[in-house]
Amino acid sequence: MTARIPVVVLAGYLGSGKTTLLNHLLRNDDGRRIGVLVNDFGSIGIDAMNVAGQVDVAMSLENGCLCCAVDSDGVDRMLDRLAYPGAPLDAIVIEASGIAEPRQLVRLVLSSQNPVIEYGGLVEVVDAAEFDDTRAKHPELDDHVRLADLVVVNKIDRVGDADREQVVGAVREIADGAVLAVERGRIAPGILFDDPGVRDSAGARQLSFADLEEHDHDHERHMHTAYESMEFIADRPLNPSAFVRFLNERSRGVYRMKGPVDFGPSGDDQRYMLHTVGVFAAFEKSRWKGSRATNLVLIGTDLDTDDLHRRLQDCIDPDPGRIDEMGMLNLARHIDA
Ligand SMILES: Nc1nc2c(ncn2[C@@H]2O[C@H](COP(=O)(O)OP(=O)(O)OP(=O)(O)O)[C@@H](O)[C@H]2O)c(=O)[nH]1
Repeated sequence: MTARIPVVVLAGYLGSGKTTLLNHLLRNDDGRRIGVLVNDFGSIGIDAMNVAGQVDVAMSLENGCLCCAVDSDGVDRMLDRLAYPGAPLDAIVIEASGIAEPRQLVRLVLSSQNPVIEYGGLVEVVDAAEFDDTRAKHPELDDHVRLADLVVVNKIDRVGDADREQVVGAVREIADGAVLAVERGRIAPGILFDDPGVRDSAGARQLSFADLEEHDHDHERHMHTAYESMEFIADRPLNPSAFVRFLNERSRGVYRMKGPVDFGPSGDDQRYMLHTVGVFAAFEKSRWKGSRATNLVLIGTDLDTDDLHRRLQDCIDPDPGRIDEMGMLNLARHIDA
């Protein structure tokens, strides 16, 4: 089984730093092949040109980038052109224009019939120096921040230490997802995308040395640019009802979760490959190969690892022999055919 291509929606108000962040991702792709869709209502020339600098490099197929200009109705069509079985891409980023409504783009990605993609999350970029003013002028910014799976508080260099605490604190108050404060969009790409190569193994991954180096390095330079990850392993089956409850309670700071889950006889002794981004969860069913265990990787910021561990531990089924039909029915809503 080959894993799907995550599609990340990159949104944020005019000038917040979306293109800068996108360029950072393309420059620091670590061998990931990233396709780009620019969804534009006017500033297409500027965005396309900025991205084009990278695309030239991509065209020599160092990292396989593509750049396409589309309107929002064209997103699905463009996704079909980028993402097809065997497509040479590890991830796709859709950059929304400053005035785009991110909800609409997220809806388009979630409702896409393309079998090769999966929702990769909504990233909302905010300008640290302008956050208070932008909120005052555009109250819907709070909604966008709340909706986002990752909020990037960009241009942190433009505010002093005290204001930095204040603005990051204000964002954290609103945001349910992960929050990173950065300069020039320099987020560690590992929060959004798996390592290249993981797509082919479709298993939970161990963090690579590159990830760890990146983490330490980033942590030294900017306290908040790094993401964290934790692993949860259980060799006893999980109870479906308890696990659905866990998924439904939003876990603050968690951007995504991935890995196989064992529901024992309740799950027909099948392997349920979980992929979540924010509140969106999907399972793909397959047969176990090799040893059977739940092995989840959780990736995000400021993770309360003790709490997450305890809550996941509580999902272990005390009576795995009893078939939990209701739990499996609830879970079925999230299973890809
Ligand atoms: N000081 C500072 N400037 C930044 C930072 N990030 C981006 N900029 C600058 O802010 C301006 C806007 O950045 P863009 O990346 O073009 O912003 P955008 O969100 O793509 O803009 P639109 O496409 O117009 O919505 C550019 O001049 C960037 O160089 C940062 O962290 N610090």
